[in-house]
Amino acid sequence: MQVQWYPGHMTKARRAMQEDIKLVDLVIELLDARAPLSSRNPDIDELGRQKARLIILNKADLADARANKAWEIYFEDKGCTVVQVDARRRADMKPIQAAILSACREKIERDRRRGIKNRPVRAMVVGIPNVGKSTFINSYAGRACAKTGNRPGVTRGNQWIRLSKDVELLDTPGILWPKFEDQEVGIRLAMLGSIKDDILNTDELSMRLLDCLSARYPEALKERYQLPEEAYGKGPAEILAEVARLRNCLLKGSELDYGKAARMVIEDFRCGRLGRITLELPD
Ligand SMILES: Nc1nc2c(ncn2[C@@H]2O[C@H](COP(=O)(O)OP(=O)(O)OP(=O)(O)O)[C@@H](O)[C@H]2O)c(=O)[nH]1
Repeated sequence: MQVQWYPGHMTKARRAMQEDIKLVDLVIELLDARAPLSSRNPDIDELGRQKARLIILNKADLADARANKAWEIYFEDKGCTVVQVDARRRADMKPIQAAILSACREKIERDRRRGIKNRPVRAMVVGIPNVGKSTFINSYAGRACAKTGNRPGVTRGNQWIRLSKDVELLDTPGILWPKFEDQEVGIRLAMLGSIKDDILNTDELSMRLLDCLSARYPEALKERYQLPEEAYGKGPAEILAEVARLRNCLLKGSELDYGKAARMVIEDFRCGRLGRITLELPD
């Protein structure tokens, strides 16, 4: 399966981000907890060089709790400060202030040595489309100051938001383009909904998802679709057919509507109706 991605406007986005990053002390990088490496553009290491870094494992509510812990340890071992959140929940924002100050302790210490007092930490949020940047900013800043939507590419605007006496946040998140020389990464991003649906073959995508789920989360499929035990030994095409049959996805003449079943499986995964699922684990 070929996942196509035409970066076009991304060169402009990268340039804008390069400029914005010069203005901040801290880069807050949002990753999708269901696939943290696939949803991470490693170019940020270069772009955010010499800046403090904070990793937010977002959509943690949709990801496997044990996997969230494993990823937290993985990134902490690399020297990052890490927080798991459901960005829609204000309550999940409580640890963020402390995490920001912890990630910036060297800068704060440096300011103190130079006698600079009360200069707030300046931060910006970055991440791939649809990872939850606007939702995070809204929840953290406590008001609707960044437009949110469930389609990639809706963020606009540019201002500083004073969050406390210690922290200022750029209200425009930096959009990182997804990066995948590896097709598997592209497929995971497609499953998450980080790539526009219209460039994908939904049937194939759903089968890749079913393949992964039947191997790693068979209980989730069983519970959601009441799949019979014998369905798991079969290939993803048969599982998709079984789902179509059990869910009455039918075309005229009672033929199975694979397309409808495929869209349903993908949507069920994205919305968490299949339970908490993580697509990739640390090595
Ligand atoms: N379950 C869950 N959904 C989330 C979370 N964060 C964001 N969302 C949803 O994910 C979708 C995308 O969120 P946005 O905040 O618009 O994402 P964005 O990164 O700003 O997207 P772009 O503007 O396309 O770059 C929305 O439907 C949000 O409600 C989360 O932590 N958990």
